[in-house]
Amino acid sequence: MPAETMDELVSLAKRRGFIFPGSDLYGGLQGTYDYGPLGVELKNNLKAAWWRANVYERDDMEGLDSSILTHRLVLRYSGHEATFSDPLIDNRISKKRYRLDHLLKEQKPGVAAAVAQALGVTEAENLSALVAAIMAEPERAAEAMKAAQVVDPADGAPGDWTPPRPFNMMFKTTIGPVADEDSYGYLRPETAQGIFVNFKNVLDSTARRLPFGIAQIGKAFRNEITPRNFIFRVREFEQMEIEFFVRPGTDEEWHQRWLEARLTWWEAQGLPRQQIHVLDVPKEDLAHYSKRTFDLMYNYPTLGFEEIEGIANRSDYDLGSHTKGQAELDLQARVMENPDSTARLAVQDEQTKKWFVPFVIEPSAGVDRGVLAVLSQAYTKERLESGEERIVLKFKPHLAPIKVAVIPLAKNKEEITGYAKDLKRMLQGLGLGRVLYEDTGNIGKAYRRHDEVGTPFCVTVDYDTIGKSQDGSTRLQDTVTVRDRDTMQQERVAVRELAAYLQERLR
Ligand SMILES: Nc1ncnc2c1ncn2[C@@H]1O[C@H](COP(=O)(O)OP(=O)(O)OP(=O)(O)O)[C@@H](O)[C@H]1O
Repeated sequence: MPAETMDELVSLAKRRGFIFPGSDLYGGLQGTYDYGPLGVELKNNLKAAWWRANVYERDDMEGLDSSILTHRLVLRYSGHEATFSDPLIDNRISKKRYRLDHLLKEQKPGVAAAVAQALGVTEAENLSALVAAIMAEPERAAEAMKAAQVVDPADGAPGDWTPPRPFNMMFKTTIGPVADEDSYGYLRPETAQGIFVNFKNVLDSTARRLPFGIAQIGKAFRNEITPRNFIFRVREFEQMEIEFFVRPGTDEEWHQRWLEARLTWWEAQGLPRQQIHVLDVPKEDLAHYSKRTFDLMYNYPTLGFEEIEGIANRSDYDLGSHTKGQAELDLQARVMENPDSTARLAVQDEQTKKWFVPFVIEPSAGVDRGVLAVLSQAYTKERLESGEERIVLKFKPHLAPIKVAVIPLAKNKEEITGYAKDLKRMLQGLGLGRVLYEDTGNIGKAYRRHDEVGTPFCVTVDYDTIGKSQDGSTRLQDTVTVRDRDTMQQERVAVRELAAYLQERLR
């Protein structure tokens, strides 16, 4: 059974070194988190699994790592300068700021409906329609919100609300030694734009033909108005994005194929299908570039079903926005006129010789939301026969931060510790991932600790291993005890068979 509350996860994550609040020593920096010794392994393993499945195991993909600092024109023509904003509202009394839709969601039943009624919105339960109506008449809406007694979640008292306004979420920064009007750029708010502006570079350097995709994993930055829910909504996060380029007309079929592929992949990371709802995003909620979007909503503890990945059919909007010669390309999407681009982002039809702009299918997943989901799904509380409670993280083996712990039964006996250290080195050389030499505390405590961090196997080196069994025999020489995390069963395995034994089970 997965974790029941977010608090359980936050506490385990900190206690065992998965995730710490960012800049903790100085009181924390809101919306940032640091991945500790085990968190970095888990996150790297998740990213490696994604890269393996989406780049190495397919024949129609290439990888990319584009820069985080981004030219302002990239984010102007992508539409981010004009539209990448959330509605922000202030309470004059408490001086607290909120994202308008989050604020409305947190009100008691009937409150949002009263605001809707005052503004003439008929579908009161349609939050996006209500937000759109509020943003269209911010002054009147502020009055309506005061009249409806919209409360401040911080203190539960009715607020004195300012007219809401759009707040651009991009981090702007100066680039170079002179901080003048023209020397600014942005930290990218998504990795996708780096892919679009490299479309021609990749095409020319790899001789790819449609359909093909470009995959990228990397940091993205968004100045979220209210970062919250642990690593679910943060200001600095990582994305795993694919931009898959297809011929117009085949886009709907590819969209479905990617939906299936992505659900299958999440399942292979340990998230059962029934824990993920596919939301076919209603037309009125679609982003301006989207023809259709499926949101994969994972059932997070405390939060319920929330987005872990979006899979959008972005039409020819992106390449169409960044291409030169837009007028000759018969674009289907509505784009901003672009006199600055220096390259034609189009392909030529082999038969008709006509140039056209590919459509894009974009599966865009959050690494941090993925880590949170995998952690939550793996979290298991068990009652043992002894009555004791055991917490165990039942990660899929390929995701486990530590694959094997090698434990010497006696830590002051050179023969045993030396044997265990050699064994650790041998196992580390197999390329399974992290293998840990562990000689802290007694064996029972070591097992418990490794259960709690999800180590699939503990290997114990004892007197039998070094040929000094109590009964005087050397029958068990060069064998070790292997303990399985999930079953807690222990098995005696010959050291010469250990590599194959573990490789088979950790695959
Ligand atoms: N602030 C954030 N913190 C952590 N992950 C994020 C954040 N914003 C987006 N992501 C991740 O990036 C993915 C793709 O980004 P996208 O722009 O589609 O998100 P979004 O629709 O803006 O998310 P939301 O509606 O939750 O703000 C999301 O599915 C999510 O996994």
